[in-house]
Amino acid sequence: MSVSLGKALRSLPAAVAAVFRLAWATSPRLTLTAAAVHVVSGCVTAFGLLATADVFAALLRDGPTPDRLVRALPALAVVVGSFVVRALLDTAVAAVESSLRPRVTRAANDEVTAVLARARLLAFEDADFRELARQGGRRGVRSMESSLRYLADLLSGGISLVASVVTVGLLNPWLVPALLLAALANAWAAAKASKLRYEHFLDSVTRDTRKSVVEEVATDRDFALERTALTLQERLLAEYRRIADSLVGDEIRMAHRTNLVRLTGRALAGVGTGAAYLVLGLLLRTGAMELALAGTAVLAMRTGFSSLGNTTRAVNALYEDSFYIDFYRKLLVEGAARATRRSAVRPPADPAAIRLEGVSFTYPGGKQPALRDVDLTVARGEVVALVGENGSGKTTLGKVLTGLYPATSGTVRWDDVDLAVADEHAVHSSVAVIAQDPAQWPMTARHNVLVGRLERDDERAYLDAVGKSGADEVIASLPGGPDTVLSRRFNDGQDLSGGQWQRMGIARGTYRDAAVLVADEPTAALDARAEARVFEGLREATARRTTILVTHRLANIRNADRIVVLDRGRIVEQGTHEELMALRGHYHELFELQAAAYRGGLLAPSNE
Ligand SMILES: Nc1ncnc2c1ncn2[C@@H]1O[C@H](COP(=O)(O)OP(=O)(O)OP(=O)(O)O)[C@@H](O)[C@H]1O
Repeated sequence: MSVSLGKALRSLPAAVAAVFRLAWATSPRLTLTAAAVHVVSGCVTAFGLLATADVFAALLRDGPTPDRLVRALPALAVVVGSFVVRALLDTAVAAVESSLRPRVTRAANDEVTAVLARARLLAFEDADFRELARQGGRRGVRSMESSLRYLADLLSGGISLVASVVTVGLLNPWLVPALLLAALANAWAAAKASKLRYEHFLDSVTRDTRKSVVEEVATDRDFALERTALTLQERLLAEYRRIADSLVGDEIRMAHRTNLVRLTGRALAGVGTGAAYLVLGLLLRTGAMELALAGTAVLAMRTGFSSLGNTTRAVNALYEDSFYIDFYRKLLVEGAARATRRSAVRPPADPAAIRLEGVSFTYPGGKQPALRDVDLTVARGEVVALVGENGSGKTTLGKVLTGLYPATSGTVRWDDVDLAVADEHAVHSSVAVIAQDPAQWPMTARHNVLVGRLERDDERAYLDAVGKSGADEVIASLPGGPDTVLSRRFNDGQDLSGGQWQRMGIARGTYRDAAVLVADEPTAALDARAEARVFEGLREATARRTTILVTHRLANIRNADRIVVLDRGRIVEQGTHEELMALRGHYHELFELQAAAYRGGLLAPSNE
């Protein structure tokens, strides 16, 4: 992949600005102090260099040695003084930076965490956003931290370089062009190396993602069972190594090319250095410059070259960081655009009707809409069951109805409030979701239920929720009862089975006691006895709530007020069980298939 030098270099100033902005926001005082100390330190270097010229001049003048030494003493004192001041300033720089850097890192981490914590649910369905969060999050923050150090190096190196050039220029202007030639050669090499690195970065970023995905699949606990049972370990390892090898190969090639560029740069810089010494020789020979001043010029040029090296190194390192800082900046912008909406438009806490008109929904990056032109009204207290084949859009519809996903087109209204402009926090406060695969909160069993509504502190409601969901049996079986931590990441933590987690999820959803309840396959992992108990509990709870029930077990929804049948994102039938059976359509077919399976057994020999 080839990019222009301009494009390759453009990310640097923006990254520097981002680091500076954050440092400034964190502590203007420390940022100013750091910058000031660096500037003063550079000036002291220049001052020291000029004083050195005076020392040489005094020492090389005619007269007895003791006299010359005495005459050189004041200038010598200035040189020594400048060293002392420089050492003190270096200590001050270290002190200021060690206070500033952790603060900047914390602020950068805070920004990323806040943006991700506040992002809408749909943002996490977007692969691009997730990748941005991966690259711009942890790595971005790390780059912000390290670039602060490189920025300081760049500042002090740059000032010291300018100081040397100015000193040399003051001694004799003819030396400056030669010094600038060396500087330009170095700058060219740095820019060219940056371009190569940028191209390598663009070229490897997708493979890098693939490598981390394969690494996750090859090492993560979630895949451990199938990885072992499917004997995929060696295959995954081989794939991981294949991608890693190709990345390493590219990296080595890039490093060789960069080294070649650097060598060219150094050769050119060497020409500049040689030219500087040649000019110096000529100046001495023609008597245009005194020996004393030539000594200082050599010192200044050496300081200049070493500052040049430091500055180039800092620019290169900063440049590398700037890729991830760029992701970090984009993550903040994208994250802010996807933040959960706060608005003055308050939805009703318990809507009399939820009305969908011409609603379509397409997932980010999706080619086909998951919902197409859906019209549906759900009245307060109604129990609506969503049925249909896998992928027909049931889960998606549940999320759109409750404002968890925004409709791509069409409107969703709670009474007369359009959810597209309503305060999303307020909408979600009126919703309880019992997910098929509930979150496994890494907290105590009791808190896994109470987190359903933290502001509620109601022991009777807690006991009611764990009782209706069967979570009471789970909790009773735990070694520490309700105080057992449900996470293997803690020493005394405990994991649960799929069905046990599901019971905890149902208890949490019940405890939330929201006006609108979405239960998405709430009992898929439950044993028959637990399922019967949950439906008994749900029947009681749903008497007061608007309920959307997604399920494949059609026997459980015979009593639903309404059954809505979805097929490829469209509503194809709706009515009561009896109405839909009489229709002998889609629902009838699905119901009969299940009934037949129960009657004859799915594995019964076919009559055909
Ligand atoms: N996160 C996602 N990103 C992209 N497409 C998705 C995502 N989730 C679901 N889909 C697609 O949207 C469509 C509807 O999915 P949905 O989960 O709503 O179906 P469902 O009826 O609940 O299925 P199931 O019975 O299997 O749970 C499917 O075609 C699916 O592939």
